[in-house]
Amino acid sequence: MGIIVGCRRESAIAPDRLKPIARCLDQEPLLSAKDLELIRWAADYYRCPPGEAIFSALPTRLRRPVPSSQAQPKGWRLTAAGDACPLAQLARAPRQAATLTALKAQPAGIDDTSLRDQLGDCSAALKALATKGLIERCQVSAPLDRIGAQNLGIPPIGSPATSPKAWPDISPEAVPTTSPDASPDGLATSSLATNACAASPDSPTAGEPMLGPALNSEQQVAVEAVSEASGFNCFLLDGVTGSGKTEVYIRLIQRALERGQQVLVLVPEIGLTPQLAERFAQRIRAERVVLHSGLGERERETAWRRAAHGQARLVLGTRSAIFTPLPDLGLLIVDEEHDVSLKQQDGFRYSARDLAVRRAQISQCPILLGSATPSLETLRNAERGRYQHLRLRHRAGGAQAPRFLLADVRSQPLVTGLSHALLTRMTEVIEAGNQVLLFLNRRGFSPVLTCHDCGWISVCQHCDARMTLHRGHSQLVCHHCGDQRPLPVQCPYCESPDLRPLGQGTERVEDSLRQRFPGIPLARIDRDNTRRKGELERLLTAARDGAYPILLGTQMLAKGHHLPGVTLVGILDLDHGLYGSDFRATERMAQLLIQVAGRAGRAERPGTVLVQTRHPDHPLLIRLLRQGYAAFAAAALSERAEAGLPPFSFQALLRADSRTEQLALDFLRGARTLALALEPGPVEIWGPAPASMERRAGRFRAQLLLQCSQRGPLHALIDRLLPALRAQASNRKLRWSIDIDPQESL
Ligand SMILES: Nc1ncnc2c1ncn2[C@@H]1O[C@H](COP(=O)(O)OP(=O)(O)OP(=O)(O)O)[C@@H](O)[C@H]1O
Ligand SMILES: [Zn+2]
Repeated sequence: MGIIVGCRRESAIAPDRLKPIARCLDQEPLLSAKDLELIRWAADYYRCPPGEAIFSALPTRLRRPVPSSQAQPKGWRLTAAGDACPLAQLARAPRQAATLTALKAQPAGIDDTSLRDQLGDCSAALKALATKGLIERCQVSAPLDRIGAQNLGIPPIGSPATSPKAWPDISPEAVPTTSPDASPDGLATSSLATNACAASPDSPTAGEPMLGPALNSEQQVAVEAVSEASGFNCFLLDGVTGSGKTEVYIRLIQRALERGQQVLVLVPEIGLTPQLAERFAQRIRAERVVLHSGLGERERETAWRRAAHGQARLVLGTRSAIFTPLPDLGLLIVDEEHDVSLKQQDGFRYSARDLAVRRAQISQCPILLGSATPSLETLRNAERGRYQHLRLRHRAGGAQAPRFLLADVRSQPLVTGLSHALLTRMTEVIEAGNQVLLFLNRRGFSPVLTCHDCGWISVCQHCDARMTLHRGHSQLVCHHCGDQRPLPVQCPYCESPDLRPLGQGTERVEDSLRQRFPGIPLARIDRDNTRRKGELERLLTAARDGAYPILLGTQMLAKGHHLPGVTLVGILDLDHGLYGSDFRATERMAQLLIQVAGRAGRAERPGTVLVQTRHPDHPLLIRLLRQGYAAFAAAALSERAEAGLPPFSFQALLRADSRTEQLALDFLRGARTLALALEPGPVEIWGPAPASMERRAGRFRAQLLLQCSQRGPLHALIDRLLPALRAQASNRKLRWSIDIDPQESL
């Protein structure tokens, strides 16, 4: 299967190497010219082959030829190819006929899902067809007339209520509202919607405002600033945890929808979608869809198509939703914009946040990046005046900022990692009927198993890492390569039966808490026990309703959740973040700490955050806790400026891995030599050096860092370097890739 992106009458490629187009799979282009522009830009910027980039922008089902009976082995998908494209015209000509025939035929018998969807929601379908210039008035009204209103659930176009507007500027308002399925704003709440987030049939009528809490003045300023923006404008919504950023999003979404625009909201993790989707559902009536990897393939395709056809007006999704075609896109929102999960870490290594900014530019619409802990990149952009900095300095609704306590745990007795100070406070909070949230970013029972007699430790055979003991499954698991081994009954080295877990993960802390607080309901929330579909949602809802006095979890529990009953947050261990090898380690640590802490005291009861540490005098920690994230970030930025690190420079990381250390290093040494020969100018070349985890899944990993204070020379060098490397790296035992604007160097 291939993708048609353009046409030429002549080609430099030998005719026998050119493949004929056997069949065109799509009746209309899947992507608009703007969608294609974004994907091609991304492919170009992140150095991903354009074909791979386009495929990864499509739902999985559309990446395959249609598996129906009439499917032929080969076919082509059509993307926007521009009007000048003769192929597109060819493809369109039969399409018009096909569509019209289909419209004349019985809707249920149509095999094409998109068309069926369109028929289910004719107002949007007609609009979509008309805006694409694929149909004219006379051509459509006739067959529609003949099908009759009843069959399609909408009145015929020619009925008296229809304004006699000429195609193609038929707007949804032109469709009469007598139909049970069409709402006054023309955004049909189609019964065909399969996505969990489709507007419920009993939603109140669209158009009238729904009541929320009145906005406070800071929120008001933010809402006004963004809604007054015309054309492309980037805003940073820098609001402390619980300051009501979500409320600002909702108001802006409502306004955009009222203007007839579509809105795209990106969040870093699936776990954040249910809560946000629910808040949107309570306040926003237009059809909404959710797009994330947890959906079934068919569900995903349906949601994607509804967005692409303009039926879904609000799309909430994770990273890859950035590529969803949205013909009427008028606003983009990226929540938790600092989150590293917005960057794809393999294959097509794009940053969904950065692409969102680019997309807003292409669509000439505003974009809002929201966070309580903005990334240093974004803060720098705000500092330079490229982004408008909007601040929410106070918690909304009279909630107070949480109070921080540092617990020095050096030489203190710890009960499975919990200090006496923490346990005492927990008891008080639970007795007062409030909730405690304990944060430990390590799942499993213990991070390592050791032999008490000979000192053997459970290392992974394939990685430079230890295997984590998972008691639930009686296994040792490597969190890096996924290797699993049954729990040994004796030491594999000296055969001693005295094997002991060392350190604690969430399973072990859970055990200990159940003993310490018998009969008190406790929810552990981490990746291991939320694998079942819907489980995370269930736990979070129950947690929010106060069902569990004790909540224990990893970062899944840390971000974005509104848990009004939590008055104490205990942070068990974040010390490694103070001394991580990546230059972003402290930034990540600070963000995580502030986000977790932000779960405390979000309602009327004030919150306390107790941070256990072995480094109570660490200046970063002190600044962060005493002066807050903004002060921390300002200091971190000036350190970065001094060291010439991002955001004061731009980086690209050339990674290589192979079965032997030599091969990867040799390749990168060669790359370095090549780069130097290409006159890198101001671009600095660092390495090659082994990755900080040198061996992973049996492969040796090394990297070469390219860095420059300006983007231009860096990218110019990469442009010259990559073709040379491709020509050279014919060795199939070696894998290599380039990561533009890398976020992690592990
Ligand atoms: N103007 C307001 N007046 C009263 N309550 C408000 C107002 N705005 C928001 N709230 C409430 O404050 C609480 C916190 O708001 P919200 O969850 O939107 O904060 P947030 O900034 O998105 O938080 P976080 O970054 O921690 O996820 C919610 O219960 C919300 O309904
Ligand atoms: Zn491993």
